[in-house]
Amino acid sequence: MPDADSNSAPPPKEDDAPVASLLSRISGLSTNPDPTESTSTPAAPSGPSSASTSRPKPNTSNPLFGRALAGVKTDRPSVTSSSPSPSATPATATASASPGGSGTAGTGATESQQGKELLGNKEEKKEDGKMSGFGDGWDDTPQNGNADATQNGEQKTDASMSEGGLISNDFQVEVKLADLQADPNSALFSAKSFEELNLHESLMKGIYSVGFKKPSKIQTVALPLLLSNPPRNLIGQSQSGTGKTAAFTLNMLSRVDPAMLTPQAICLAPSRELARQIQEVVDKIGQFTEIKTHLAVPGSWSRGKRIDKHILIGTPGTLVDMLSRRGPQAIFDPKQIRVFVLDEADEMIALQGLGDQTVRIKKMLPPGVQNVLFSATFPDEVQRFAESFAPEANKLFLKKEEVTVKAIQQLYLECDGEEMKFDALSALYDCMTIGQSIVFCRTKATADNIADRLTAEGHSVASLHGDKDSSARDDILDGFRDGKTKVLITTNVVARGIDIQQVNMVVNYDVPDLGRDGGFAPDIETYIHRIGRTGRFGRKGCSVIFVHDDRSRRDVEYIMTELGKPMKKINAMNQDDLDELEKALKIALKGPN
Ligand SMILES: Nc1ncnc2c1ncn2[C@@H]1O[C@H](COP(=O)(O)OP(=O)(O)OP(=O)(O)O)[C@@H](O)[C@H]1O
Repeated sequence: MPDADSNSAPPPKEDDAPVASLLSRISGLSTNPDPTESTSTPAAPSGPSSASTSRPKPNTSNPLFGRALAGVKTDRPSVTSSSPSPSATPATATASASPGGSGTAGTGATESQQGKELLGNKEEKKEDGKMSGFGDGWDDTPQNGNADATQNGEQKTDASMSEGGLISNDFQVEVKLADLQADPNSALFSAKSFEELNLHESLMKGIYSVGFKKPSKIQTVALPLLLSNPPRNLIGQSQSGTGKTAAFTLNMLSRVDPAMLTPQAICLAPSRELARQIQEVVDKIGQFTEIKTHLAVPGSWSRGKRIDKHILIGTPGTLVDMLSRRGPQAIFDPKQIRVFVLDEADEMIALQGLGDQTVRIKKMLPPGVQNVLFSATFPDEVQRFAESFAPEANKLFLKKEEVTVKAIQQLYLECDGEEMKFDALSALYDCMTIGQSIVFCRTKATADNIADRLTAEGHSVASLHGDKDSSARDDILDGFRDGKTKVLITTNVVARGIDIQQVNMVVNYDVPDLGRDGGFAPDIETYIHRIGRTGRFGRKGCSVIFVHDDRSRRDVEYIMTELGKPMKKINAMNQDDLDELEKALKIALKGPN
């Protein structure tokens, strides 16, 4: 089993010194009169794109420069959540949840056709979201929570709690996860204890070893449905960062027979990075069982070598390759598969992308397999296809207004042209490195370009995208996960599923779009997943999307309307707005003053 635990990412190994020095420089200052000061002690280069050269003078003519962090304080007030996340009941179960339900899983002969019809009209979505005033997007009330709690429910994020994956750097706040888990309107609401979920003793040990005390709402509701017999399909939607992985992991671990040395469960994810992360979670929660996992990604298997592990976790292309070997060449016997999990299911069945492969794999599995589909997003048309993919499923869908995580402060930054976007990003660097940040770009070229330019300015960043080779991708993400790199410039390759709890800021450098096939219309689902890389399991987060022309302005308005959630507009050229940005970032990153 791998050593790393994605649920308990170790504290940043980088010296705390640069952070401490940054914090002491900005502590108590309301402004930074010297725009060059904030760049005078750059963080030690550590990322793959880091520079050790002295930092050239940046563009100080931009009003954003040197402003973003002035006035951020180092004091960490005690924060109690009094206004939890929005109602997030995943209880729109439209099928009976009775254990006696029939557990048939059809092969969906017309799936492919249906999917094409259903998925082709994404940009025709109705704008039916309601927007209230901008003030609604500026709820200063802290929404904290995290993954460990003391006996009396009090919770503290401090360095000594790093085992639970908690932030262990210099800007932690006290929080009360217990409050969130006691609130029926929170996505983390816990109606039951893990003890009441009838899990095997060895899995209970695994759960406690990763620091979970109580199940989240999706875990509480989905686990009894998943574990009931005969097995029944399940389609589950829950907000990003609410613990879907553990839900399907516990189901897989409960359903495979350790005595049978052959794959009995397959879990597919859209990226190598996510597959690796899921494997780590399964290995960690399953560490007190005899169950073993195999990562099914390119290069991880050899012809003629049968796999004797119980659970396969991988990407669809590799599974298709594996399953195409039959007879004496077979890598494993698909007839032994009992559980088929699709994480990020809406993406996995989207026929423009991975859906063809996913459907091909499903058709090679026995008809009685339990299909389990999870995602934070299920657009209407994909929902219908999911229902035919997993017939007679128990269904847990969110209402539209519940889909985004309220604890994520969403802002948009109005820039005067494309070039100002880069200056704004550069100015935000100090802010981005208080915790950790992910910057999403539309293309690999943009990601490389801005990573190079930030590096040339002396900033320490890493860039990650699909053109890098596998081991480089692994190293870059591991370095970011370990806190060695604080800013990751990337594409959609890590937009979904990646769980790094200390990420407290997401920058949408480019508005996510549906690409050429989708007429470059804004991609709401990708936006939701991108910003969901922060605000994990009750933590705070902040997202900033850049707008620089009429088109991006329209796109962001569309996203706001669709989500029914306003974002505060910040004008990069307006000093007052910049002050507000500082304030928003302070609130999002540090708690209220
Ligand atoms: N019951 C729990 N108690 C405490 N922490 C938990 C619990 N369940 C999950 N977590 C933690 O919450 C974080 C988010 O979980 P996870 O990655 O499964 O979210 P997700 O719902 O799959 O998100 P996404 O939609 O982004 O894929 C992880 O760090 C995980 O360890």
